Amino acid sequence: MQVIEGSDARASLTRSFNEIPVPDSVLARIEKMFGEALTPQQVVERILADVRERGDDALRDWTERLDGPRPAALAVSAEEIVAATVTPELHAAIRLAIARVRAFYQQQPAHGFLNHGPDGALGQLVRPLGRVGVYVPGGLAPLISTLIHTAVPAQVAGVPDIVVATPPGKDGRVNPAILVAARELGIADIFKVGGAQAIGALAYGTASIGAVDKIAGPGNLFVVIAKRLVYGQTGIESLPGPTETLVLADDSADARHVAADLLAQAEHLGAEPVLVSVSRELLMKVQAELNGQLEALPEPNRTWARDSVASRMKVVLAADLDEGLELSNLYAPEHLCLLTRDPWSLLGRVQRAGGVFIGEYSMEALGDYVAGPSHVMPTGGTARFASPVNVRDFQNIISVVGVNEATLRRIGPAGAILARAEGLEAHARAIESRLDEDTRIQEPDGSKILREGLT
Ligand SMILES: NC(=O)c1ccc[n+]([C@@H]2O[C@H](COP(=O)([O-])OP(=O)(O)OC[C@H]3O[C@@H](n4cnc5c(N)ncnc54)[C@H](O)[C@@H]3O)[C@@H](O)[C@H]2O)c1
Ligand SMILES: N[C@H](CO)Cc1c[nH]c[nH+]1
Ligand SMILES: [Zn+2]
Repeated sequence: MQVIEGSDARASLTRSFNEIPVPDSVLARIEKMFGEALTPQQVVERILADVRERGDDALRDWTERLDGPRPAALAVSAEEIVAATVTPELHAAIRLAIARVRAFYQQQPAHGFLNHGPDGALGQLVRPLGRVGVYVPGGLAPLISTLIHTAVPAQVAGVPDIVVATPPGKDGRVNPAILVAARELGIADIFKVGGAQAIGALAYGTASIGAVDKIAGPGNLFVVIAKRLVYGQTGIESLPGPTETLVLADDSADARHVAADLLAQAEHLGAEPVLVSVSRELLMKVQAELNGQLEALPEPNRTWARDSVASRMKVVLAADLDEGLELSNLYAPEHLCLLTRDPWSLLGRVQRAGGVFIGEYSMEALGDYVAGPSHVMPTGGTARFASPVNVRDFQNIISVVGVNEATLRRIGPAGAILARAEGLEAHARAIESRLDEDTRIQEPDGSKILREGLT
């Protein structure tokens, strides 16, 4: 384990937005599939262009090439959804997760306002989006929880039409637990298509899958690149990609817990685990724990976690917790886990992160499932400007302007002056067409009007 310190630590945790690391295995697969060394972006561009041009036929071809057998129907049938079953324990866990995520988002203030006052009325209307596409990753693990953590905030926002896209398994089917979760959520439109081809279908629309107003949900680098490329054609909530966790720990932390939390995210292939500690001794203990726990993982999880640890893990020794927090704010992790003696005392200095997990009982894996806030969080440094999935992602705001005549007389002249300063005479005249001559009169330098208008 290479321990980084001082300015090297700053350099190592500084990154450009969404520079998604590309595992070697992914590049090798691309070369094998396409017979040439394309970048993931070039692959995605090809797929999107094909979906746009050939619709469902392209979806079938890419699904056969990348995921499983060629699908006859792209939609999961109503019979399949009704017939899906899971164990009673899993069913109860799905219900608990839905209830807890729903209860959390029902607390999010997401209403508009319309203030009737001396100005007349000014305000914001808040409306749910009409049709939203939820992407549920399913390449390596069928992320049942991601369906819940993306669709529930959309439902709380009031979105009437939610469709789901998720890659089929090798048997050509969608995992039954995803279907049970969808049934519990009352979602009936589920499509067996994943990756960039799913994002293309949701953005452009095909005969089977109507275009949506916004696509939400995380995915691997192909999904993230595709979402970035279709933005504008449709909305996207943000660019949540391969997961990352920064654990900030002091000498009070239990090395077993630190290692467990790092490995929990490392088992998402392509993940970036980061450990920042103020105790060299703890770093050494975590290394031993990490090796032991890694070897004890079953396959294929061990291989995925080993790849993340070997290729992307960063271990940093900070001078003190202030420097640790500074480095964390610089890195802007998706998850920040505080395993220190007094974690609550650090919260006020956390500036950039998707989520903060405080103390030994709030492990990030709990947040992945049943804590309440959505686990769909910004990655790749995008926590500098983006937020976890939430109700606001599924609403739009409409500004309301309803001023009265007295207000127009008071502020209109300043508007006309600004319009003329911009050289936009028709704007000025549109304002003045409702003002009487007296109000329009202004001193040559406009100062009287400005005083009247802006006080
Ligand atoms: N940030 C978050 O909030 C969050 C939440 C959940 C999951 N995730 C991340 O989502 C990701 C899920 O990844 P996944 O791969 O398991 O599932 P995925 O569904 O995102 O991707 C699988 C799809 O990728 C496409 N694909 C795979 N290899 C390809 C290739 N060589 N060329 C073109 N397309 C290819 C295939 O179409 C496949 O359907 C993980 O990285 C995980 O960390 C992030
Ligand atoms: N940790 C992942 C990204 O935040 C989400 C997830 C879903 N299931 C398990 N984990
Ligand atoms: Zn996880």
